[in-house]
Amino acid sequence: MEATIEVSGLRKRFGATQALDGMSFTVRPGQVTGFVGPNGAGKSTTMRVVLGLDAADEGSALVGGRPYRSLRTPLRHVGALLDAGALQPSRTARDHLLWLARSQGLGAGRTDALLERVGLAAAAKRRAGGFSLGMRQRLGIAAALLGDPPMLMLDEPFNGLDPEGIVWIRGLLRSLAAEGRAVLVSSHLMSELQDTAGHLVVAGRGRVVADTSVADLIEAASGGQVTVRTTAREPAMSALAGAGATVTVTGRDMLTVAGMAAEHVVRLLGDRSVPFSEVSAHRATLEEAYLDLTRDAVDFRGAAR
Ligand SMILES: Nc1ncnc2c1ncn2[C@@H]1O[C@H](COP(=O)(O)OP(=O)(O)OP(=O)(O)O)[C@@H](O)[C@H]1O
Repeated sequence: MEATIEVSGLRKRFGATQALDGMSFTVRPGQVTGFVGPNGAGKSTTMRVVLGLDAADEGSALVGGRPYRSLRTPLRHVGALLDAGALQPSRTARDHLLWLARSQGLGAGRTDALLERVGLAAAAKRRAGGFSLGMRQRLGIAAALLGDPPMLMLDEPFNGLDPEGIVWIRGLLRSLAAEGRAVLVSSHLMSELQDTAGHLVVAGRGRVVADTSVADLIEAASGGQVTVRTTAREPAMSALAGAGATVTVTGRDMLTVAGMAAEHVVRLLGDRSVPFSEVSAHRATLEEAYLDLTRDAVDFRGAAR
């Protein structure tokens, strides 16, 4: 069974709200796929449909080529974290995992190693009811890993984590993908996925707005612009414009150049003996690239002031 999660043409309406409007994408093994989009874009609903918790009006959702509900031991195939609050508060962290393992016919052998992996070994005997949100997220991730599944779906796993926790989960997600798993992670904060996701599915209004590698997205949003810092503004402008570039003055000693690669700018200025102290290609951040894409797909935007 290939470890892919495939969502195809999902439509789902809640009363007057079209929550999913043709959502289609594939999550492939061996990389972290970020599932991003503004509030209400349909990310959680998609995950719930994949797990058979909500029924779609149309379309299909397959895990490893099969509907989730047809799996006899689902936790061995797909690990999911949807709602970290879904815990029996009087159970200890360890008992929670043991109970889950037993109810799913899984061995108890991995429990302690998993508590260790998610940084909860010292809290194993504490009741989950007293856990902070960040600790609940960690326990939820341990539960998702209980069946050593080749596919993982985590809804907003960064919620409630402190900066150290965010760095930790990024590393965990990368290592789970490096082990060959398909990892789908939703977030509405793009910065959380920087240096983590290799691929992005961007949702807006119930459908996919972009399905792209992170490298391609950043490349496209960077717009091929080059910044030049020079005390010889006029000679630089005439050399660059003469060679076909579009040049804009952006500061006392700064130019922005479009239509010419940074290497070419360096060579040209060098050949003409025009002094410069900096030539750098503008690289968009993931956040900038994302905002570019979703500008038209935001349902809930703060009122302009
Ligand atoms: N059970 C439900 N009943 C009614 N409306 C719902 C229900 N679940 C989701 N919706 C609506 O469907 C739309 C999609 O919601 P969903 O939670 O899937 O979005 P999301 O992308 O996960 O958003 P967020 O980033 O805020 O979690 C929203 O308009 C939401 O209000």
